[in-house]
Amino acid sequence: MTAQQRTRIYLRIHAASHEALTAAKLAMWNGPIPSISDELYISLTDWYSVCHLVNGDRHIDFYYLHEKYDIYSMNANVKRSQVYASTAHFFGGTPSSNTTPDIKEHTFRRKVNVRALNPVNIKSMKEQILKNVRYFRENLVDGNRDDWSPPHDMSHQLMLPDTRHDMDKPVGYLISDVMGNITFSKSFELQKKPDNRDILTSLPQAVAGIHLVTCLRSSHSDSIKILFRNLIAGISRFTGLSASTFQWRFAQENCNNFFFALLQARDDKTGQGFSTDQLVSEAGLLTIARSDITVTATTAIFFYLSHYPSFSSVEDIRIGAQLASCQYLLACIEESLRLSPPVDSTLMREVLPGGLTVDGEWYPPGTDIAVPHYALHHDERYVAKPFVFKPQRWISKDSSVAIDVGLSLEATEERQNWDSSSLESIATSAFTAFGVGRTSCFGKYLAYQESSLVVAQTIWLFDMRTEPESTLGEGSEKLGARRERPKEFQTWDRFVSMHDGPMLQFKRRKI
Ligand code: HEM
Repeated sequence: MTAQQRTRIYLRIHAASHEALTAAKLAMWNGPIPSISDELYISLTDWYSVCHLVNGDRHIDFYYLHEKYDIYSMNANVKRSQVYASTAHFFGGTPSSNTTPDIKEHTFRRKVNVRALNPVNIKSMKEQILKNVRYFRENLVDGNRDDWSPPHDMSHQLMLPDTRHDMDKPVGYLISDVMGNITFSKSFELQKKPDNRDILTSLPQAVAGIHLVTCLRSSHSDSIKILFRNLIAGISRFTGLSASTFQWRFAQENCNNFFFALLQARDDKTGQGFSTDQLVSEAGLLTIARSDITVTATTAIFFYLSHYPSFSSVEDIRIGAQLASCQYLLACIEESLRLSPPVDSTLMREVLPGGLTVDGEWYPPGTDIAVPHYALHHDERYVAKPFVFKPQRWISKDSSVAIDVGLSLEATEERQNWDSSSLESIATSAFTAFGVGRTSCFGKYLAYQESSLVVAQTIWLFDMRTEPESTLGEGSEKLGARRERPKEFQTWDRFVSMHDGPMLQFKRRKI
């Protein structure tokens, strides 16, 4: 049975009356919840989730729970949970396509967005992307020196206490600058100047804070805002930076960027376009707020390529029949996204009127359910040796199982419905890094272009290795239970994944 034949659901019953009791227990006790089984806690209270969110290991917990339970099926009677609406509240109230739970509103926004982000538009922006990638690669090494560069901490989000505060984070700077350029024709210039670099740490921390407090939906968001004001401080930095960029952009002539494309795009059927508020919320979503996901994806590829040395030789990666169509590079991206999905735990969905039956159990309307991506991606029933980086698993002799890089959104949605019993197709059926169905990612094509350009150009020009003394980014027993695998890029579930490292050195190749 493939994953498509099962609803990808993790059940979570919201029982507010039990929260106070559990909260009191947690306040008195500082560790894994004792005596009562995990199952009972999960079914009774939000605090089980909150506890794991604080630890950032909810994705790993889902993985272990899924070893016990088997509760999947497909095309469920659900819509986005109200958790999404609470997120919009923190960003000034206007929802974006990614935060509205309203199906009609979402359908309209998605249609307009998809028109703006189509592959033809993205291809026309390739020079703007390339100029940032060139700057990135030229600054990885010091001039034409032949020896190894100083180490670069590729992502650096200060998840680990011993992480150095003064390291650069080149992938984060690059992706944010690319998104600024192609959205507004204005780079945030993080690669060149330190001024706005703090946003790369403060915004994900704020999103993590929101994610945590929105799990406690019985609490009123305004009181939560006061209680957690430090946690969500990064949002004012983000909204401030966005506001000044919008002011700048509104004062410019129209030019080739997403903002202009969004301004022009119309719903095919109704001819309706975005209002100014909608435009601002969508463009904001596309820039810094979406950059962190692509940063995780790109950093994870660097991690896996540098930790599986047989793939770190440039010759291996570039030359040979497999690479003639760059299938191997795409397979590396796919495999990194599988192992370390940038959205690693759950995207909550609410059961619609009529209820939903899962594995013989009926769940009433209003119940929140979700798919835990990390758990699904590591489930041995769909992926053999799930913790091993093995890009070849995505290269199939069967051409109908080619890697989907988001060229056509319709094709992506269709693909969710095919069925096959080949190993690759079973793994593909369980691949949910970009979500599935009507709210799946429509930035997928752009994400593939960005990540493959950065990685391909870097490994073409440089040899790369992990700094011999560094283990940053790796699993180890010191990080706690279930984080012991050295060859697994460690992520912390903060709605989007957060991470540190890897610490890489580069040396110019003699081409
Ligand atoms: C490897 C990189 C990326 C990954 C893994 C990823 C993953 C996802 C996932 C899992 C969702 C579903 C969210 C949900 O159902 O609530 C999503 C939605 C979305 N993504 Fe991405 N994303 C990536 C890059 C991007 C980029 C570069 C952009 C924009 C330029 C983007 C724009 C969006 C938007 C606007 C949505 C909302 C779609 C909708 O509501 O219809 N993503 N993404």
